[in-house]
Amino acid sequence: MQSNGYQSGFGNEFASEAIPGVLPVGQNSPQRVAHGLYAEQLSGSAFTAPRHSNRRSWLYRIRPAAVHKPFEPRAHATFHNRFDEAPATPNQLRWDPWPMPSQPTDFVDGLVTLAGNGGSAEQAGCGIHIYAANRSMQGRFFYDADGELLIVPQLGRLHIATELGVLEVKPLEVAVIPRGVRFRVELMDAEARGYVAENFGALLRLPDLGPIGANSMALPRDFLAPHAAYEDLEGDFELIAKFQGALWKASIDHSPLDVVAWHGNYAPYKYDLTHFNTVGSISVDHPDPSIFTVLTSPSDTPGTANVDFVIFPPRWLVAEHTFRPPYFHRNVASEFMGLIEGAYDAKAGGFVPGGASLHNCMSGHGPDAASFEKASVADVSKPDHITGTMAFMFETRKVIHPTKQALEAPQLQHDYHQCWQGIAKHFKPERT
Ligand SMILES: O=C(O)Cc1cc(O)ccc1O
Ligand SMILES: [Fe+2]
Repeated sequence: MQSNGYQSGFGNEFASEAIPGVLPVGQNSPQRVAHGLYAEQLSGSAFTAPRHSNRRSWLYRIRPAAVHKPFEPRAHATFHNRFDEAPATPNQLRWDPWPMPSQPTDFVDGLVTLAGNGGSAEQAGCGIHIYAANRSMQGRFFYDADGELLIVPQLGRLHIATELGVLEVKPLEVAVIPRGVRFRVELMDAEARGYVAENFGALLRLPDLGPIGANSMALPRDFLAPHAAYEDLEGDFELIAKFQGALWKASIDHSPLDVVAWHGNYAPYKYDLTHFNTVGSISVDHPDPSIFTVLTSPSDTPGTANVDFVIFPPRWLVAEHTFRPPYFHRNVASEFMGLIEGAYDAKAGGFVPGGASLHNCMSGHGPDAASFEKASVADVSKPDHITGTMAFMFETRKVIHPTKQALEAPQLQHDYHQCWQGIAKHFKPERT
């Protein structure tokens, strides 16, 4: 399936036809759809959700999604939502990059759950996963009924063929696959690795801008949805579903990526993180990282996100007589971080691309000793240009539980706490 460009705008009412004239006019479900297609609605919000948050699309397809054999459980050794296998820890945690697979492994098989909270049954929280793959999904399609998937590539480009068309993403871009949308991930390079947030809660949306005004941060028009693209394929295929924390499989005798035209506002999308318009302090002090929120899944408590996706892109630091890197802090929210490229300004070493860190509710963290010493004597009469870097954070209101496999993995850095042990006592009561 070829990518044929994109439609722009966050959550827009899109309309796209791979064959002109398929979309019905003035109605959604005509008695007979053009070319013998079937009409099918895909609802991503309650039928009665308020209009501003109501998300659904109408798909015009070769066969309805109902046509497949029964599902049966399918094992997956590393991808799940069991967040209660190990006690949640207040320790600061950090991992080396996940290794690339030695056996042929596709996107679904290459998923490893590192952490998470909540679950699909409670419709809140998120799963946090890594994928590491070295081959395309072949004869196999996947959908996640538990949540939408925010895919953050760190290595290698992905060609994501979905029911609604193709998204191609590379590191420094992200893709969101809505809950329920069937897709196949093809690798465009020999290997691919990245992070996935599986959002069980309210759909990701753009944060409010408040006093910032009508612009800045992530601009709605930079979010791109695919055009309709379909394949008319028959064969012996497998449909894998993630449902209530576990995988299921069904045989299907055709490609489910058979949507010839669609319209609506429930669609996959991608976003280029380098388009993010950073806003920061032009006087003093280091602002809270909420100014770097790309997407947020709100909870029922105003201003308290189920999960925020926050990035730390290249930018200028100009704050005067200020400690410029991230401050020391403790947070009621829990912070999982990853690094796409470069170095992070709070860590002189040890946090590397493809790696991860977790600082849970009220666990003290901040710059390591080396970063503190450097920044506390740096010349802050001149701007600093932070370049060639892209870190990100999945920040959640609920404690993030690392999985057993993440705690037992050789990638876990047992000496992570050492990065703060060299923090010197500088206190001298007689000094001003
Ligand atoms: O812990 C971190 O590195 C993330 C972070 C960055 C920042 O600029 C301010 C607060 C914060 O939690
Ligand atoms: Fe933090």
